[in-house]
Amino acid sequence: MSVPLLSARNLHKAYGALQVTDDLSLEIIEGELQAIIGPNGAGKTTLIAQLSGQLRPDSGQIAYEGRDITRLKMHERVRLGMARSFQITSILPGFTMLENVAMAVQARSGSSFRFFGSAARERALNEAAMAALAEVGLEDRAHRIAGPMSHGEHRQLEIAIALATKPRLLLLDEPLAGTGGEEAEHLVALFRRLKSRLTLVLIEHDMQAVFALADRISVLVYGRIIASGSPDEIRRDPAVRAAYLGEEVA
Ligand SMILES: Nc1ncnc2c1ncn2[C@@H]1O[C@H](COP(=O)(O)OP(=O)(O)OP(=O)(O)O)[C@@H](O)[C@H]1O
Repeated sequence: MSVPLLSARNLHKAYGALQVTDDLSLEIIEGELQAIIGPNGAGKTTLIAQLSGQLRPDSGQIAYEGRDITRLKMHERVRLGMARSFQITSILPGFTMLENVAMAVQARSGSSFRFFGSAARERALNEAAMAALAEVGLEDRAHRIAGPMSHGEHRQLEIAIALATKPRLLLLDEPLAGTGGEEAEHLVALFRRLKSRLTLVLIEHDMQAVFALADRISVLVYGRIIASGSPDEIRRDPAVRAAYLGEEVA
């Protein structure tokens, strides 16, 4: 069997007495969209933070293409092709959409543009930023100030920021939170497009979107994965229904 793009083995993370990640193992296969669902406080954001390098696990290993990356910092993982969008907005409201993407790319990828002189660096950053804005459908608003844009546009901008680092693997933490109607539909269509060329990990409470998009769903409860399978398998799983989904998705 081929090596998973990303794998976690026996991860543990506690906040004081609270075990938030409890002997958790999972595999992300290249090309799939794997959703991670679970009740509030199950440890989904904490898991993404460990996978992306924002948070160090207490024990356990994380591997990318079979290489141990447990001790790599976030920007080092970005350079390997991993990117994360944030649940809490990280946008600078006084700057344009383009400046937001360009600055975030520079900050998140560390010194990956260091080989360029300053003018060429700025051009390379702007090109990467503009391409990412085009991909999420914000090209025409690139020079608008980010602050007054809508919540849905901020969400698109955050995804553009992650895409501008040219990832192979994109970790999305509740990208639909606070959106609805057309905005949400727009984002779901974007994830469908991204799915054809990227590996995606999606944390999301919107079950309609999750079941429409996911190739595989893992269910996290109290820091443990209690089930992992196709949307149909998860929908039918009695343990999942008892612990989380109830009858609503059935
Ligand atoms: N820095 C922290 N210090 C102490 N406790 C924390 C910290 N961060 C998270 N927790 C706690 O860890 C648990 C898991 O939080 P986490 O945000 O990972 O859950 P989640 O599944 O993403 O929840 P939600 O769906 O509500 O976003 C929660 O009980 C939370 O209160």
